[in-house]
Amino acid sequence: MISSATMAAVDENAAALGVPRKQLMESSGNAVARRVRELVDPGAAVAVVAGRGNNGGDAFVAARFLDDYDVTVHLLGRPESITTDIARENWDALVECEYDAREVRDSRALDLGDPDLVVDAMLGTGVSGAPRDPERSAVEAIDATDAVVVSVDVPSGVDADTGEAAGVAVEADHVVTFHDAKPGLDALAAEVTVADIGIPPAAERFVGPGDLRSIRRDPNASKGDAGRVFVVGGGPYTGAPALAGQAALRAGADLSFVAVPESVKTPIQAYAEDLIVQPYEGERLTPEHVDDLVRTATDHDDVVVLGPGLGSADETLDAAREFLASFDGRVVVDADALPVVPEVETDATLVCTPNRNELAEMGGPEVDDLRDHLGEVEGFAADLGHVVLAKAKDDVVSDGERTRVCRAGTPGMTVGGTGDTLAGVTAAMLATHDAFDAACVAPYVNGRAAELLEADHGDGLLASDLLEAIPRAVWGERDA
Ligand SMILES: NC(=O)C1=CN([C@@H]2O[C@H](COP(=O)(O)OP(=O)(O)OC[C@H]3O[C@@H](n4cnc5c(N)ncnc54)[C@H](O)[C@@H]3O)[C@@H](O)[C@H]2O)[C@@H](O)CC1
Ligand SMILES: [K+]
Repeated sequence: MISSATMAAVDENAAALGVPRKQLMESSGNAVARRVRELVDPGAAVAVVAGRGNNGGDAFVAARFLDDYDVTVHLLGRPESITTDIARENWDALVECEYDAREVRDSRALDLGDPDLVVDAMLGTGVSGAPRDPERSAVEAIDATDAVVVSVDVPSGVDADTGEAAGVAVEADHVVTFHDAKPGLDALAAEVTVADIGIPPAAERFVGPGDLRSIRRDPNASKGDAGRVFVVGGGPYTGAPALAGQAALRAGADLSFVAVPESVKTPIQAYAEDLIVQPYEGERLTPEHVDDLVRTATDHDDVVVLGPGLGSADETLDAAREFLASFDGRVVVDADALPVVPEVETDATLVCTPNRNELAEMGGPEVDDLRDHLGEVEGFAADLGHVVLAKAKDDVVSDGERTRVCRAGTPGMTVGGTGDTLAGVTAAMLATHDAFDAACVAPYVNGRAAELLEADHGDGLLASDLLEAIPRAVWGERDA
């Protein structure tokens, strides 16, 4: 099963891997034509009713694979109003090659004749709301025929994610959907075929640019909606919590609080005026601070980053244990706090971000190349009961059931502090994504930021350089 949003991400990832959308459209159209052949004999009258998006584009391709049928293509609207280049190119090809391709300027002018089969390619996953004219009238016209109806991807008017129709919808006999089953097709009376359109498994396995689609700002959001991040770190080290807090802001969090020992408050505040420093007494985190920290994080529904720069004094690790045992919100656990995770029962949602050594210390696989041991990382995440983002040249992310790989990054990232920026980005993502998706997209953002800087910085990259590039990695120019 795949949602429309994931499908769109996978499709963009496939293009980035060298399998462009137009190629997928060719396979989709071919698959629709194959289904038509199975259902009616050569010579049969086939009416293709196409909308102006890629759903229609799939059907323009199908028409080219049905030369031994009596095919008429009806485009609902003017060719200039076709919304994508690839659909328009396929329409233009029909016209140039003198297929029977007609423009329907007025929905009342749609004349389907008496076809044996109708290909419904008006609205696919790009539908929003109830079908409007000319699609609305065309739905009624299709439902009024006695023809066999084959819908492309999803019956027009039906939401592929929910199966619900906001208004009229095509009553399909058959649906040819692509790549994977869609949740909304399950309950329909139609017979559903899933066509393999050549999307490589790598487009799903490797985190790619399509995954950035999940990061959106709600234009009506108010301060705090994009997340408050609360870094619990610092003491022996000061740079780590400051990097994590700033990276969270750069990746879209609205506010970044950093809870640190009084003794290091001044240097940490001096790093960045954007951080809100909340000091607690002493020189390091100890169990007596935990109640206050849990209360603050709980009251504000903060995403916590626990670990950066905390050090590994016994009483600090006791405090980390107690924090996790009594907090039930979302936490990115990094660095010094990682070894306590296997020892605690917690109701919190954790994303653990170990490097290879920390992974081994937690009881995970001790291997050189995590990519060769995906099953072991998955098994470890399953035993741990938390999402694991195992950092290496190629990061491996698993929730115990799903496992993905992130290949973004540069050799320069071995410099200290890039794990701290990753922890901060992960927290920002955890504010707006579920734990697994946050853990997948965050290393892609962090790694892509380094890639954007590679030409200028090479192996002289600093973690603090990443801060400036993170927004570009998230919101910079991308393919449509
Ligand atoms: N995403 C993918 O990975 C793939 C998508 N493919 C095809 O692309 C389709 C999605 O294409 P698009 O995103 O271009 O969208 P659609 O072709 O589903 O619909 C978009 C068009 O419909 C119009 N529209 C939206 N809501 C409407 C409404 N309520 N009433 C009337 N018109 C409305 C839009 O203005 C736009 O012109 C899929 O359903 C599938 O058929 C395939 O080619 C294979 C791969
Ligand atoms: K359709």
